Amino acid sequence: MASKSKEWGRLPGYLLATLILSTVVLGKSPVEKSHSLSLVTMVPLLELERKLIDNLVNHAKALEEKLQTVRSQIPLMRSENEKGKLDAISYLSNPLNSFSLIRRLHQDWFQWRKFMEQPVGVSQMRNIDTWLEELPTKMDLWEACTGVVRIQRTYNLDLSDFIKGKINGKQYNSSMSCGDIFAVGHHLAKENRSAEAVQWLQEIPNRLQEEFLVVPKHLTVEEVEVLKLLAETHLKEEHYTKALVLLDNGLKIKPQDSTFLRLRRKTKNLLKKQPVPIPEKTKKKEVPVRDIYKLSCGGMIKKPSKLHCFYNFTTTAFLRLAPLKTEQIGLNPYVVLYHEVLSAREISMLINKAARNMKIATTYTVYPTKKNRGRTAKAYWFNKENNKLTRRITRRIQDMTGFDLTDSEELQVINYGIGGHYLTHSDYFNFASGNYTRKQTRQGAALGDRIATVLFYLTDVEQGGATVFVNVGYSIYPRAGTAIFWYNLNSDGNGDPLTKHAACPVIVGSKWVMTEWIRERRQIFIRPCLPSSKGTSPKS
Ligand SMILES: O=C(O)CCC(=O)C(=O)O
Ligand SMILES: [Fe+2]
Repeated sequence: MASKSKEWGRLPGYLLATLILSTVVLGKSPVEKSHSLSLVTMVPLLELERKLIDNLVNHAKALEEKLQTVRSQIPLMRSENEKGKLDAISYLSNPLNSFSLIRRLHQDWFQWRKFMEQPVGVSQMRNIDTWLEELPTKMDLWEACTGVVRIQRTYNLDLSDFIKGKINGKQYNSSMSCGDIFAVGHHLAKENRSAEAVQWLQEIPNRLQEEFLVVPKHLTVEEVEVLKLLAETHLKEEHYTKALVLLDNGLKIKPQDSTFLRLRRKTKNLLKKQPVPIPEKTKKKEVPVRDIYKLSCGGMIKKPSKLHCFYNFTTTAFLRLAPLKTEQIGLNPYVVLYHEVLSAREISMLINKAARNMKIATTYTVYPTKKNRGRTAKAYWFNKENNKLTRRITRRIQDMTGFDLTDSEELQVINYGIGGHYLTHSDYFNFASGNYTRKQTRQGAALGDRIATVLFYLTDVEQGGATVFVNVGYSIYPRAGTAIFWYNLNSDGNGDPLTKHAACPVIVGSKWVMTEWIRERRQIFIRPCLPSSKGTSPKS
């Protein structure tokens, strides 16, 4: 959290002077598929699951009806049959009884056979078929697994606690089932991340027995499947003795299973070739990645001190009436946090409009290949001049920055998905650097580079989701209504590598932000290029 020790006097905040709000006309356009990249686009999935449950209820009703018919008829049939049990001839001597027996056996039991044959649930099955399109895809599951793993890895969360829903010391009312854990373990094994796969998969066996009591057979993970995958991943990790134990356990359940038999032979051979086994503990490969991104997101990098808060009265004339509550985050690079720059109403209007139109957020430098997303979020672009709300926000950005926004980019509203993040990047292009090869460069270059960024936070995030400046250790935690501002370019016009930043994975919460990237060309007289000077505050 931005330092709490910094305080303001009693002057009114910026929002007190903002103008009366106008309504935004909400448009509708199809929402792009791919669920797990934005929590908001997952909301319909909850609805869908509700429909599926109702459908299952109808199936249960149909089953109950059928069962009820059978149950109600059995006593009647049995009592008729038992009438002839003591003295069969006497019973059959009554023609009504003997006739009825013949007829029943000739006709009724064929009807019962037909009745048994009739499937229950055909219409419910058809319903499911019509909803298949809306169900999450393999890719969605892949992304969700990646997100969960990212959260656990980035923050070094204790895996067993995490599975039980205890996150950073807080117990949530949720936990992972064996099916959930197996899906993540399987995903990691497929991705050749066997050390991590082992960690996840070995959490399953102890939990399975308990789960067998409550989860129906067709939904539980089969013990043999877990043993097989765990043995395979141990083998990849060269944990031969562990693999052998698992394979033997598997063979106790399925003695003829060809995979178990083959893997066992292979393991035995490998063990023979390794006469002096290296103690498995000493060759442990799983070393936490100590990259700067992880350290920053985990809050392990020292923050700068000796900063203060102040009221900005000067960037534009309007600020004399409505100064901005400004908190310095750092001086080199210069980053400030503005408090109370968006109202709750404005935020909800922005989110409502964006939520209906989200598209996968791409980056200029990283193409969104299916399995390599440096950015896992969905976005919506607002035309700055489109309506009163966006025009008002644009004026506010002018007040915050002193810049001319005429040619600057549209406002981009972003929502992050499961473990959603944005890896370390810089917002500037450095068009002139020669490394820049994108097609749109010519048009983009005409507007100039991204001289500065304003990043609005539209929501608080319960855990995770900080914006971190990885080279200088600034961490800014999202708080609804605040915004950070920084210059991407040094005064000589070159990109400032100290502004490299990342969005840490969201752990718990739905993170919404809005960015405004300000282009350079229009600022030629506002912030002229100078040979070299850094760390100056907005035009004052
Ligand atoms: O969401 C964040 O915290 C940062 C977003 C960002 O850096 C970007 O959109 O360029
Ligand atoms: Fe950025």
